[in-house]
Amino acid sequence: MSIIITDTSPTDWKYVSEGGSSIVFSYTGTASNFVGTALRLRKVDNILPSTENAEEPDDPTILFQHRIIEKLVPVNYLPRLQTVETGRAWLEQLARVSEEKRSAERRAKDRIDVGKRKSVLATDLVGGPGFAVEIKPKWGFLPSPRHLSPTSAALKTQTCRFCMHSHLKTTESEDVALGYCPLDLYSGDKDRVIKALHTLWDIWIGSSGGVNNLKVFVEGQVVKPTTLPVSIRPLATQILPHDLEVPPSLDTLRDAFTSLILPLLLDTPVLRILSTHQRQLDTLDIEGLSTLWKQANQPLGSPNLQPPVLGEGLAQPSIAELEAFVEIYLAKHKSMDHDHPDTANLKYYCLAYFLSASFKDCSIMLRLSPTENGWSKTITVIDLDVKSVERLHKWEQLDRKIIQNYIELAEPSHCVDQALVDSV
Ligand SMILES: O=P(O)(O)O[C@@H]1[C@@H](OP(=O)(O)O)[C@H](OP(=O)(O)O)[C@H](O)[C@H](OP(=O)(O)O)[C@H]1OP(=O)(O)O
Ligand SMILES: Nc1ncnc2c1ncn2[C@@H]1O[C@H](COP(=O)(O)OP(=O)(O)OP(=O)(O)O)[C@@H](O)[C@H]1O
Repeated sequence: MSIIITDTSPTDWKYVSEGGSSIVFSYTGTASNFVGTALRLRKVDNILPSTENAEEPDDPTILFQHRIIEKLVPVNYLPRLQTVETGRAWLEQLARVSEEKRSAERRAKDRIDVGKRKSVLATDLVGGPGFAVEIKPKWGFLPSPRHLSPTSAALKTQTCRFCMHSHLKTTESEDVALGYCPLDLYSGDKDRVIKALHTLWDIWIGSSGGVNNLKVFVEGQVVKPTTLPVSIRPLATQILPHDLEVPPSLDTLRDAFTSLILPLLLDTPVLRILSTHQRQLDTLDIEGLSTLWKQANQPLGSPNLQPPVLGEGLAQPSIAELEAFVEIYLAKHKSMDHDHPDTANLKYYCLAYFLSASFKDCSIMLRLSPTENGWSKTITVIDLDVKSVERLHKWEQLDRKIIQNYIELAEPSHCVDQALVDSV
């Protein structure tokens, strides 16, 4: 059952943040149905018209979370998601009052899709007292060399996908988290997690919050840092003693920030759950998947005919198909012979890779609310969205490009996958 939002005033919804496809608002009014909630709206490219769909289904994220993700991630680490009914006039007013909060780059690119009649109401993970830290951890494993070409095996078993991709992005002049290695964050090792947090912090400051691997919110507002400590005063007032006389240095702030969130990251099973699914679902690597695809699609008796590109003709999986996949994944994945994948299981491996992409691209939100004795701390996984199956070919091409670019580097990074170290 959906609830109706148009009785609330759009001015009670405050802009929080946005990604490539969604924009999020936090409720600041008093209607009891909405206190503690955030509204996640879809955006549309400025060159396209708004949606016109009389028979609009619920946002796919909702079914995807309820029927797929909740079987793979315990619900206490997921936001509550619910369909909410919106209306064009209400959304237009919200868009008008919130437009000035959006960056010029975002505004030039896209806008709220005011034609949508249904949106997502979620647990608000940033509003209220205290602060929240959002980390986009990305890929947390090194692949098995089993299905890799000799050249890429030498690289991919030494340097993680994120570090190689960051290198490619710097050559393309993109702002990236260069120096941050996800394998440190996922390691479970105190010193390495500190290293990851310090690097993310330095990049956060150095990029004025422009790199998406770390975001900080204080009482619902995003903190925009500069190299001047005063820019992060809202965070400083949360994490440092109030009677501190001298303005704290950036290093003092970084250390206080790290020591507050470190125990949460070391104690939680969430990072392990994410990296385990990423690794298991991507068991062949995109190279192995591509080889299996070619074997399965090579027209019989025509070895010279080119098979279709990876994923071509594969329909976007329905929720029922994904549900059936997850049942097999949970029951049989560990006992399957992934070293010798059967072409009969091509669809299984395509769906697995497709699902791994959601786990590689989600974020975690750490929420710290003050209590009488310290802090109450929670961790929630957000942005576990359905990907488009059409991306399979894009991921294959991107993988090649990353390797071709990285191969030219004289001193590759050495990334350590702690789960592999612990398994020997
Ligand atoms: O390809 P990647 O690893 O750069 O991931 C993309 C993300 O880039 P980043 O995390 O900045 O590296 C990218 O993030 P941004 O838009 O850069 O914030 C998206 O999350 C994209 O997924 P989608 O197109 O929104 O479904 C992501 O694309 P997919 O790979 O998940 O298709
Ligand atoms: N439940 C929530 N409560 C508070 N803030 C949230 C919530 N969900 C998302 N946000 C904020 O809104 C931002 C955009 O949301 P989200 O990541 O879901 O968008 P997206 O367009 O799917 O992102 P991406 O381009 O990374 O795929 C997040 O990065 C986070 O800062």
